[in-house]
Amino acid sequence: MDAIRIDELTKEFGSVTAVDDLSFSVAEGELFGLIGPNGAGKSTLINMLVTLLGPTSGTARVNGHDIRDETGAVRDSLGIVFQEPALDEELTGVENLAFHARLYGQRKAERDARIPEVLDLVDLAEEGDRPVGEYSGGMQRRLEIGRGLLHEPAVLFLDEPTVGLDARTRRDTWEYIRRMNEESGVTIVLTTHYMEEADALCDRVGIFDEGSLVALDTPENLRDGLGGDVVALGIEGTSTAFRDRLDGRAWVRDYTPTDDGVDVTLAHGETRIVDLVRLADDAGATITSVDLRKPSLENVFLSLTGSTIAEREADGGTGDEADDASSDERRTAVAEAGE
Ligand SMILES: Nc1ncnc2c1ncn2[C@@H]1O[C@H](COP(=O)(O)OP(=O)(O)OP(=O)(O)O)[C@@H](O)[C@H]1O
Repeated sequence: MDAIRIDELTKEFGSVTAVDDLSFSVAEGELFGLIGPNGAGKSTLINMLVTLLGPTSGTARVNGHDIRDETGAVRDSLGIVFQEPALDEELTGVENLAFHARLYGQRKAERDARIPEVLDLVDLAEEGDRPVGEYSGGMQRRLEIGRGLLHEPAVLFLDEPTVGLDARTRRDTWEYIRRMNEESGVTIVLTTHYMEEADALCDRVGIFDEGSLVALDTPENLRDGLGGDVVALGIEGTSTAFRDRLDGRAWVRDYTPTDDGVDVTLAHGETRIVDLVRLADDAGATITSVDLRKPSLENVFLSLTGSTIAEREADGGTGDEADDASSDERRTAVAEAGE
Protein backbone atom coordinates (compact mmCIF):
# COMPACT_ATOMS: atom_id res chain seq x y z
CA MET A 1 0.00 0.00 0.00
CA ASP A 2 1.16 3.53 -0.74
CA ALA A 3 1.53 5.83 2.27
CA ILE A 4 -0.09 8.58 0.21
CA ARG A 5 -2.00 8.26 -3.02
CA ILE A 6 -3.25 11.38 -4.73
CA ASP A 7 -5.85 11.09 -7.49
CA GLU A 8 -6.72 14.00 -9.77
CA LEU A 9 -6.72 16.34 -6.79
CA THR A 10 -7.75 19.92 -7.54
CA LYS A 11 -8.28 22.98 -5.35
CA GLU A 12 -9.63 26.20 -6.74
CA PHE A 13 -9.95 29.50 -4.91
CA GLY A 14 -12.25 31.52 -7.18
CA SER A 15 -10.34 31.91 -10.40
CA VAL A 16 -7.05 30.67 -8.89
CA THR A 17 -6.30 26.98 -9.32
CA ALA A 18 -3.90 26.37 -6.43
CA VAL A 19 -3.61 22.60 -7.05
CA ASP A 20 -4.36 21.46 -10.54
CA ASP A 21 -5.48 17.89 -11.28
CA LEU A 22 -2.62 16.37 -9.35
CA SER A 23 -1.91 12.62 -9.22
CA PHE A 24 1.05 10.88 -7.63
CA SER A 25 1.92 8.47 -4.83
CA VAL A 26 4.40 8.38 -1.98
CA ALA A 27 5.61 4.90 -1.04
CA GLU A 28 5.61 3.61 2.51
CA GLY A 29 8.84 4.51 4.30
CA GLU A 30 9.83 7.06 1.68
CA LEU A 31 11.46 10.39 2.49
CA PHE A 32 9.71 12.64 0.01
CA GLY A 33 10.41 16.31 -0.67
CA LEU A 34 8.11 18.92 -2.18
CA ILE A 35 9.96 21.91 -3.53
CA GLY A 36 8.77 25.00 -5.32
CA PRO A 37 8.49 28.77 -4.95
CA ASN A 38 6.03 30.62 -2.70
CA GLY A 39 2.55 30.32 -4.10
CA ALA A 40 3.25 27.10 -6.00
CA GLY A 41 0.50 25.33 -4.06
CA LYS A 42 2.51 23.28 -1.54
CA SER A 43 0.60 24.52 1.52
CA THR A 44 -2.73 24.01 -0.20
CA LEU A 45 -1.75 20.44 -1.04
CA ILE A 46 -0.54 19.68 2.49
CA ASN A 47 -3.64 21.29 4.02
CA MET A 48 -5.80 19.00 1.91
CA LEU A 49 -3.75 15.94 2.85
CA VAL A 50 -4.06 16.72 6.55
CA THR A 51 -7.84 17.22 6.06
CA LEU A 52 -7.95 20.91 6.96
CA LEU A 53 -9.02 21.99 3.51
CA GLY A 54 -11.53 20.21 1.32
CA PRO A 55 -10.63 19.53 -2.32
CA THR A 56 -12.66 21.06 -5.15
CA SER A 57 -12.44 17.73 -6.96
CA GLY A 58 -10.45 14.53 -6.89
CA THR A 59 -9.23 12.94 -3.68
CA ALA A 60 -6.28 11.37 -1.86
CA ARG A 61 -5.65 8.56 0.58
CA VAL A 62 -3.28 8.80 3.52
CA ASN A 63 -2.32 5.46 5.03
CA GLY A 64 -5.23 3.97 3.05
CA HIS A 65 -7.83 6.44 4.36
CA ASP A 66 -9.76 8.83 2.17
CA ILE A 67 -9.18 12.51 3.02
CA ARG A 68 -12.78 13.36 2.09
CA ASP A 69 -14.73 10.91 4.19
CA GLU A 70 -12.34 9.34 6.69
CA THR A 71 -10.89 12.50 8.22
CA GLY A 72 -10.56 11.02 11.74
CA ALA A 73 -8.58 8.03 10.52
CA VAL A 74 -6.42 10.26 8.32
CA ARG A 75 -5.61 12.56 11.27
CA ASP A 76 -4.76 9.60 13.48
CA SER A 77 -2.33 8.44 10.78
CA LEU A 78 -0.28 11.60 10.64
CA GLY A 79 2.04 13.85 12.58
CA ILE A 80 2.77 17.44 11.61
CA VAL A 81 5.68 19.72 12.43
CA PHE A 82 4.97 23.34 11.62
CA GLN A 83 7.36 25.96 10.43
CA GLU A 84 6.74 28.27 13.35
CA PRO A 85 7.93 26.99 16.72
CA ALA A 86 4.98 25.74 18.76
CA LEU A 87 6.56 24.78 22.06
CA ASP A 88 5.82 26.17 25.49
CA GLU A 89 9.16 27.60 26.56
CA GLU A 90 8.26 27.60 30.25
CA LEU A 91 7.64 23.86 30.26
CA THR A 92 10.37 21.25 30.16
CA GLY A 93 10.89 18.98 27.17
CA VAL A 94 9.10 16.14 28.94
CA GLU A 95 6.19 18.40 29.93
CA ASN A 96 5.81 19.67 26.38
CA LEU A 97 5.64 16.11 25.09
CA ALA A 98 3.26 15.02 27.84
CA PHE A 99 0.91 17.91 27.06
CA HIS A 100 0.82 16.96 23.41
CA ALA A 101 0.39 13.26 24.18
CA ARG A 102 -2.65 14.10 26.30
CA LEU A 103 -4.12 16.07 23.41
CA TYR A 104 -3.75 12.95 21.33
CA GLY A 105 -5.56 10.95 24.00
CA GLN A 106 -2.58 8.84 25.08
CA ARG A 107 -3.04 7.20 28.48
CA LYS A 108 -0.52 7.83 31.24
CA ALA A 109 1.14 4.42 31.00
CA GLU A 110 1.50 4.83 27.26
CA ARG A 111 2.90 8.35 27.66
CA ASP A 112 5.36 7.29 30.32
CA ALA A 113 6.70 4.60 28.03
CA ARG A 114 6.72 6.62 24.80
CA ILE A 115 8.18 9.95 25.95
CA PRO A 116 11.62 8.60 26.90
CA GLU A 117 11.72 6.66 23.61
CA VAL A 118 11.02 9.81 21.64
CA LEU A 119 13.55 11.88 23.62
CA ASP A 120 16.13 9.21 22.94
CA LEU A 121 15.32 9.17 19.23
CA VAL A 122 16.02 12.92 18.94
CA ASP A 123 19.01 12.80 21.27
CA LEU A 124 17.46 14.83 24.06
CA ALA A 125 17.33 12.13 26.73
CA GLU A 126 19.63 14.17 28.97
CA GLU A 127 17.75 17.43 28.41
CA GLY A 128 14.18 16.31 29.05
CA ASP A 129 13.91 18.04 32.44
CA ARG A 130 15.21 21.42 31.30
CA PRO A 131 12.81 24.21 30.34
CA VAL A 132 12.55 24.43 26.57
CA GLY A 133 13.38 28.15 26.77
CA GLU A 134 16.95 27.07 27.55
CA TYR A 135 17.21 24.89 24.42
CA SER A 136 19.09 26.00 21.30
CA GLY A 137 17.12 26.47 18.07
CA GLY A 138 18.28 23.07 16.81
CA MET A 139 17.27 21.32 20.04
CA GLN A 140 13.84 22.92 19.90
CA ARG A 141 13.38 21.76 16.33
CA ARG A 142 14.41 18.24 17.33
CA LEU A 143 11.90 18.26 20.16
CA GLU A 144 9.20 19.35 17.74
CA ILE A 145 10.10 16.58 15.33
CA GLY A 146 10.02 14.10 18.23
CA ARG A 147 6.65 15.45 19.28
CA GLY A 148 5.30 14.79 15.79
CA LEU A 149 6.26 11.15 16.25
CA LEU A 150 4.75 10.67 19.74
CA HIS A 151 1.65 8.82 18.60
CA GLU A 152 3.68 6.78 16.09
CA PRO A 153 2.04 8.15 12.96
CA ALA A 154 2.40 6.40 9.61
CA VAL A 155 3.19 9.69 7.88
CA LEU A 156 5.03 12.72 9.23
CA PHE A 157 4.66 16.09 7.50
CA LEU A 158 7.49 18.55 8.03
CA ASP A 159 6.86 22.08 6.82
CA GLU A 160 10.20 23.77 6.06
CA PRO A 161 11.92 21.83 8.86
CA THR A 162 15.19 23.78 8.89
CA VAL A 163 14.06 27.31 8.10
CA GLY A 164 15.72 29.80 10.45
CA LEU A 165 18.49 27.41 11.51
CA ASP A 166 22.16 28.13 10.84
CA ALA A 167 23.95 25.98 8.27
CA ARG A 168 25.58 23.67 10.80
CA THR A 169 22.36 23.05 12.76
CA ARG A 170 20.52 22.56 9.51
CA ARG A 171 22.87 19.74 8.57
CA ASP A 172 22.53 18.17 11.99
CA THR A 173 18.76 18.34 11.67
CA TRP A 174 18.99 16.51 8.32
CA GLU A 175 20.74 13.70 10.18
CA TYR A 176 17.89 13.46 12.68
CA ILE A 177 15.25 13.48 9.97
CA ARG A 178 17.08 10.70 8.15
CA ARG A 179 17.38 8.76 11.38
CA MET A 180 13.65 9.08 12.15
CA ASN A 181 12.91 7.77 8.71
CA GLU A 182 15.32 4.84 8.98
CA GLU A 183 14.73 3.85 12.60
CA SER A 184 11.01 4.29 12.94
CA GLY A 185 10.15 3.56 9.30
CA VAL A 186 7.83 6.58 9.23
CA THR A 187 7.05 7.99 5.80
CA ILE A 188 8.19 11.61 5.72
CA VAL A 189 6.87 14.34 3.45
CA LEU A 190 8.69 17.63 3.78
CA THR A 191 8.37 20.94 2.05
CA THR A 192 11.45 23.03 1.54
CA HIS A 193 12.78 26.10 -0.21
CA TYR A 194 16.30 24.76 0.07
CA MET A 195 17.17 22.76 -3.02
CA GLU A 196 20.30 21.56 -1.28
CA GLU A 197 18.15 20.14 1.51
CA ALA A 198 15.92 18.21 -0.88
CA ASP A 199 18.98 16.96 -2.68
CA ALA A 200 20.79 15.80 0.43
CA LEU A 201 17.84 14.29 2.21
CA CYS A 202 15.07 13.04 -0.03
CA ASP A 203 14.61 9.70 -1.77
CA ARG A 204 12.41 11.44 -4.32
CA VAL A 205 11.56 15.04 -4.99
CA GLY A 206 8.45 16.57 -6.51
CA ILE A 207 9.07 19.96 -8.10
CA PHE A 208 5.93 22.01 -7.79
CA ASP A 209 5.10 25.05 -9.86
CA GLU A 210 1.75 26.76 -10.40
CA GLY A 211 -0.29 23.95 -8.89
CA SER A 212 1.30 21.13 -10.86
CA LEU A 213 4.24 18.83 -10.54
CA VAL A 214 6.72 19.71 -13.24
CA ALA A 215 8.99 16.82 -12.27
CA LEU A 216 9.01 13.89 -9.90
CA ASP A 217 12.05 11.65 -9.50
CA THR A 218 15.12 10.94 -7.43
CA PRO A 219 17.44 13.95 -7.06
CA GLU A 220 20.05 12.06 -9.03
CA ASN A 221 17.76 11.31 -11.98
CA LEU A 222 16.49 14.88 -11.99
CA ARG A 223 20.02 16.19 -12.21
CA ASP A 224 20.96 13.56 -14.74
CA GLY A 225 18.01 14.62 -16.89
CA LEU A 226 19.82 17.90 -17.50
CA GLY A 227 22.43 16.10 -19.55
CA GLY A 228 24.81 15.08 -16.82
CA ASP A 229 27.91 16.33 -15.09
CA VAL A 230 30.63 18.40 -16.67
CA VAL A 231 34.29 17.58 -16.13
CA ALA A 232 36.26 20.67 -17.11
CA LEU A 233 39.81 19.66 -18.01
CA GLY A 234 42.62 22.16 -18.36
CA ILE A 235 45.03 20.90 -21.04
CA GLU A 236 48.45 22.25 -21.90
CA GLY A 237 48.82 23.06 -25.60
CA THR A 238 46.42 21.60 -28.12
CA SER A 239 43.63 19.26 -27.13
CA THR A 240 42.95 17.90 -30.62
CA ALA A 241 44.47 14.45 -30.08
CA PHE A 242 42.63 14.12 -26.78
CA ARG A 243 39.32 15.14 -28.34
CA ASP A 244 39.84 12.51 -31.06
CA ARG A 245 40.05 9.91 -28.33
CA LEU A 246 36.82 11.11 -26.75
CA ASP A 247 34.98 10.37 -30.02
CA GLY A 248 33.20 7.07 -29.92
CA ARG A 249 33.35 6.59 -26.14
CA ALA A 250 29.85 5.50 -25.14
CA TRP A 251 30.09 7.22 -21.74
CA VAL A 252 31.00 10.61 -23.22
CA ARG A 253 27.76 12.43 -23.98
CA ASP A 254 29.31 15.56 -25.39
CA TYR A 255 32.39 17.70 -25.26
CA THR A 256 33.29 21.30 -26.05
CA PRO A 257 36.73 22.81 -26.47
CA THR A 258 37.38 25.70 -24.08
CA ASP A 259 40.11 28.37 -23.95
CA ASP A 260 42.36 26.19 -21.87
CA GLY A 261 41.12 22.64 -22.48
CA VAL A 262 37.92 20.67 -22.92
CA ASP A 263 34.58 20.44 -21.08
CA VAL A 264 33.33 16.85 -21.13
CA THR A 265 29.65 16.14 -20.40
CA LEU A 266 28.91 12.71 -18.95
CA ALA A 267 26.92 10.86 -16.28
CA HIS A 268 28.45 10.29 -12.82
CA GLY A 269 31.50 12.41 -13.61
CA GLU A 270 33.40 11.39 -10.49
CA THR A 271 33.60 7.78 -11.70
CA ARG A 272 35.24 8.76 -15.01
CA ILE A 273 37.99 11.12 -13.97
CA VAL A 274 40.59 8.35 -13.98
CA ASP A 275 39.48 7.26 -17.48
CA LEU A 276 39.74 10.83 -18.72
CA VAL A 277 43.23 11.22 -17.31
CA ARG A 278 44.23 7.94 -18.97
CA LEU A 279 42.83 9.02 -22.35
CA ALA A 280 44.70 12.30 -22.08
CA ASP A 281 47.87 10.35 -21.27
CA ASP A 282 47.38 8.12 -24.31
CA ALA A 283 46.95 11.23 -26.44
CA GLY A 284 50.17 12.68 -25.07
CA ALA A 285 48.24 15.60 -23.54
CA THR A 286 49.17 17.13 -20.19
CA ILE A 287 46.29 17.86 -17.85
CA THR A 288 46.76 21.00 -15.77
CA SER A 289 43.44 21.06 -13.91
CA VAL A 290 40.32 18.97 -13.33
CA ASP A 291 37.05 20.49 -12.17
CA LEU A 292 33.90 18.41 -11.66
CA ARG A 293 30.66 20.38 -11.96
CA LYS A 294 27.42 18.74 -10.98
CA PRO A 295 24.11 20.38 -11.81
CA SER A 296 22.00 21.29 -8.79
CA LEU A 297 18.25 20.95 -8.32
CA GLU A 298 18.19 24.73 -8.75
CA ASN A 299 19.51 24.14 -12.29
CA VAL A 300 16.78 21.54 -12.78
CA PHE A 301 14.10 24.00 -11.68
CA LEU A 302 15.54 26.63 -13.98
CA SER A 303 15.56 24.30 -16.96
CA LEU A 304 11.98 23.14 -16.32
CA THR A 305 10.39 26.50 -15.64
CA GLY A 306 12.67 29.02 -17.31
CA SER A 307 13.37 30.91 -14.08
CA THR A 308 15.03 30.35 -10.74
CA ILE A 309 12.99 29.85 -7.57
CA ALA A 310 14.06 33.31 -6.36
CA GLU A 311 12.96 34.96 -9.63
CA ARG A 312 9.66 33.09 -9.49
CA GLU A 313 9.06 34.31 -5.97
CA ALA A 314 10.01 37.87 -6.83
CA ASP A 315 7.49 38.15 -9.64
CA GLY A 316 4.78 35.75 -8.60
CA GLY A 317 4.94 35.14 -4.87
CA THR A 318 1.56 35.26 -3.21
CA GLY A 319 2.43 35.62 0.42
CA ASP A 320 1.10 33.50 3.18
CA GLU A 321 -1.68 35.89 4.12
CA ALA A 322 -3.92 34.35 1.47
CA ASP A 323 -3.54 30.92 2.94
CA ASP A 324 -6.85 29.44 3.96
CA ALA A 325 -5.74 27.55 7.05
CA SER A 326 -3.00 29.38 8.93
CA SER A 327 -0.54 27.34 10.94
CA ASP A 328 -2.35 28.29 14.14
CA GLU A 329 -5.63 27.06 12.74
CA ARG A 330 -4.00 23.88 11.52
CA ARG A 331 -2.43 23.28 14.89
CA THR A 332 -5.70 23.80 16.73
CA ALA A 333 -7.68 21.62 14.37
CA VAL A 334 -5.19 18.77 14.56
CA ALA A 335 -5.01 19.02 18.33
CA GLU A 336 -8.80 19.01 18.53
CA ALA A 337 -8.91 15.96 16.34
CA GLY A 338 -6.95 14.10 18.98
CA GLU A 339 -9.11 15.09 21.91
N1 LIG B 1 -7.60 30.97 0.90
C1 LIG B 1 -7.17 31.32 -0.28
N2 LIG B 1 -7.89 32.15 -1.04
C2 LIG B 1 -7.50 32.51 -2.26
N3 LIG B 1 -6.35 32.07 -2.85
C3 LIG B 1 -5.58 31.24 -2.14
C4 LIG B 1 -5.93 30.82 -0.81
N4 LIG B 1 -4.96 29.99 -0.36
C5 LIG B 1 -4.04 29.90 -1.35
N5 LIG B 1 -4.41 30.65 -2.41
C6 LIG B 1 -3.69 30.77 -3.69
O1 LIG B 1 -3.32 29.49 -4.11
C7 LIG B 1 -2.03 29.49 -4.68
C8 LIG B 1 -1.13 28.49 -3.95
O2 LIG B 1 -0.84 28.97 -2.62
P1 LIG B 1 -0.07 28.10 -1.53
O3 LIG B 1 -0.07 28.88 -0.27
O4 LIG B 1 -0.62 26.75 -1.51
O5 LIG B 1 1.41 28.05 -2.13
P2 LIG B 1 2.77 27.51 -1.44
O6 LIG B 1 3.50 26.82 -2.49
O7 LIG B 1 2.42 26.75 -0.24
O8 LIG B 1 3.49 28.81 -1.01
P3 LIG B 1 4.28 29.08 0.37
O9 LIG B 1 5.60 28.44 0.19
O10 LIG B 1 4.33 30.57 0.41
O11 LIG B 1 3.46 28.52 1.50
C9 LIG B 1 -1.55 30.91 -4.61
O12 LIG B 1 -1.83 31.53 -5.86
C10 LIG B 1 -2.39 31.53 -3.52
O13 LIG B 1 -2.59 32.89 -3.73
